[in-house]
Amino acid sequence: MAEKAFQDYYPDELSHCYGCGRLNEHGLQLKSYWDGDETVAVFHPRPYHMAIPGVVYGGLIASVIDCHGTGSASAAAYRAAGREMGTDPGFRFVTASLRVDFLRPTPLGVPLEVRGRIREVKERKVVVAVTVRAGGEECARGEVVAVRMPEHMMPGRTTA
Ligand SMILES: CCCCCCCCCC(=O)SCCNC(=O)CCNC(=O)[C@H](O)C(C)(C)COP(=O)(O)OP(=O)(O)OC[C@H]1O[C@@H](n2cnc3c(N)ncnc32)[C@H](O)[C@@H]1OP(=O)(O)O
Repeated sequence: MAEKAFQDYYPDELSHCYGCGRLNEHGLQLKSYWDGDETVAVFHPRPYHMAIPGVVYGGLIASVIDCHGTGSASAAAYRAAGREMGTDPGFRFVTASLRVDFLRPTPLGVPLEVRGRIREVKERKVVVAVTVRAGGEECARGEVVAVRMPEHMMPGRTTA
């Protein structure tokens, strides 16, 4: 059986994210996995994910860093707790901070390898450093500060 991606453990009501929701037919549906102590996702930009001809749009790159970071944060929290992903209570994370540095133009037409390193795991916060490579060259890097999703952000909750 194929390995499940981190995002495939998210419950249905939290699976509509534009970047990683498996139920968002218009979204990127990013899939992230463990690779030893690192996390990895491969994303194939479409021709319309363009900034200028031949170059990937920076906002798309920011999106994959964002969702790889929050997915990695969830996986890291489970691993730190010695629990399997998908077990309750869930570790759900949202983005508090997203930093992206664009190091060189990212070429369109080749897959992007997105790698995360877990920098810090605290009770309510995980920090993930992320790199994006195209054709073996590092084109962008960033950092995601992910914080446990507050109760009031859960779908169906209307009060803080
Ligand atoms: C399974 C779930 C899947 C859901 C789909 C995937 C999500 C995809 C990613 C997204 O797009 S999420 C949507 C974009 N993000 C948001 O809408 C979040 C909006 N912001 C908030 O709701 C609050 O600001 C937030 C919950 C993130 C933090 O508020 P808190 O009041 O919980 O934070 P608090 O002040 O207690 O700080 C907790 C820790 O986070 C740190 N922190 C908070 N905001 C920060 C910030 N902006 N930059 C850096 N660090 C920050 C803060 O310093 C502290 O670190 P320490 O514990 O080390 O002291």
